[in-house]
Amino acid sequence: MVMTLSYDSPGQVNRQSAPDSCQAAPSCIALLGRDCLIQSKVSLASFTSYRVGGPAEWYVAPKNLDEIQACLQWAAELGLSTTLLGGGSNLLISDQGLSGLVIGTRALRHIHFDLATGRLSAAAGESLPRLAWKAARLGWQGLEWAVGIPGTVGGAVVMNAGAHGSCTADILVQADILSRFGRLEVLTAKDLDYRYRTSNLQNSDRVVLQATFELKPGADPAKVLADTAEQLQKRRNSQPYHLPSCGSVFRNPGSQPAGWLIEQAGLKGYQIGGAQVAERHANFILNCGGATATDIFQLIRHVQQQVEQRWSYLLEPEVRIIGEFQQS
Ligand SMILES: Cc1cc2nc3c(=O)[nH]c(=O)nc-3n(C[C@H](O)[C@H](O)[C@H](O)COP(=O)(O)OP(=O)(O)OC[C@H]3O[C@@H](n4cnc5c(N)ncnc54)[C@H](O)[C@@H]3O)c2cc1C
Ligand SMILES: NC(=O)C1=CN([C@@H]2O[C@H](COP(=O)(O)OP(=O)(O)OC[C@H]3O[C@@H](n4cnc5c(N)ncnc54)[C@H](OP(=O)(O)O)[C@@H]3O)[C@@H](O)[C@H]2O)C=CC1
Ligand SMILES: C=C(O[C@H]1[C@H](O)[C@@H](CO)O[C@H](OP(=O)(O)OP(=O)(O)OC[C@H]2O[C@@H](n3ccc(=O)[nH]c3=O)[C@H](O)[C@@H]2O)[C@@H]1NC(C)=O)C(=O)O
Repeated sequence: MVMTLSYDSPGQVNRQSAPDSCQAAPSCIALLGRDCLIQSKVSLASFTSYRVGGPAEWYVAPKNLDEIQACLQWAAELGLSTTLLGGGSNLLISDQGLSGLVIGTRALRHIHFDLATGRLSAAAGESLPRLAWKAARLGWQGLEWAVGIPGTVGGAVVMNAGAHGSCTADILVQADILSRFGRLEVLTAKDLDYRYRTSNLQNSDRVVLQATFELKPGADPAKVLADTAEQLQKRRNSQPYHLPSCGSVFRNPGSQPAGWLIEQAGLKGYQIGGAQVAERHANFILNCGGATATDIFQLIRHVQQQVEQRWSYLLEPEVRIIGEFQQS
């Protein structure tokens, strides 16, 4: 069924039958006056770095604040849950897919370098590595570490993405946030309660719209580009980049790195279905071809059990596991 919804005045929803207004999918919703389609049963596998996951009940990729607000209002009207999807590079989505509305952020784009303040503002959907290369080309220092992290600005703000001793919290000046009920807020790093790979945005309904980072302009671009390339090389030397993954599966405990604990438990190369503990780095689980989300989930649980048995420590997943999974 095809329907056009109008959200021109807050709180008021006009439904109109509009059989000709939407040709793009067998079942979709067009938000009236907006070039924005909410589609049903959209496969999410190609939107995640693991290349697994079932369909979204509803999926939309809004391009601006107005469209996001209309989508949130639509979901709230229907009592649907919402899930934010950035680059999908730290998500394990169930093979059964996700109910409710999945909001992909990749169409939220803009980048602004302010030479006077040394501040860089970027929309949530911008690619973090692309931003790092852009900054390097301009001779701005401070994002070199971000180059191999294949997510979005929004995902980095939520996850406190980091590498090589630096992280998002170190450079974030402010994040522009939209609450589930449509209130706009400007929050600082302090407000987000940042710690290692976490923020209080995780498990919340808030949407990151844009982030502003403080960098250091004025360096020789050739040097910043060389430093950036070196960071990428370092990473490629120790991490497996040749097959789909989510990066590190587990957060490092305070004692020993997760990769060391997993390797010492004898798990390198251990495989369930198409999912394998990487030989190059034991804290990476790879989709070696044809893995399902269930294979990856079961391997995560197996690694946790084996490490706990050997080291009396329950590894905590960094990857966000969403949707329904059967505990074995
Ligand atoms: C090869 C590889 C290497 C990696 N290396 C690193 C690394 O060195 N360091 C590191 O920290 N991480 C690393 N990662 C993990 C991942 O890239 C980061 O966590 C990244 O910041 C996730 O961003 P994303 O846009 O893909 O977020 P997603 O995976 O799409 O989402 C992550 C979480 O953020 C939420 N979210 C996303 N966007 C928004 C938004 N706009 N508003 C509100 N919530 C939102 C999602 O709902 C979800 O809960 C790696 C991953 C891979 C595949
Ligand atoms: N194992 C896995 O599951 C996955 C691994 N990856 C890896 O993660 C890393 C990040 O991937 P991705 O997010 O796709 O981004 P990439 O790093 O591949 O590229 C993002 C953008 O950065 C710019 N760029 C890239 N290389 C250079 C360079 N040498 N000099 C100047 N600019 C450059 C380009 O921007 P512009 O077009 O504006 O010039 C490019 O479009 C990559 O190393 C990729 O291989 C990615 C996805 C999944
Ligand atoms: C990839 C991610 O982030 C990465 C980030 O890229 C790198 C570089 O800064 O440092 C962290 O990895 P890491 O702690 O595993 O770093 P590495 O330098 O590869 O390994 C740490 C130590 O563990 C040992 N190690 C690692 C892998 C392994 O199979 N066996 C092993 O013994 C290494 O020898 C090294 O002494 C982040 N991971 C976490 C969970 O904090 C991510 O979060 O997704």
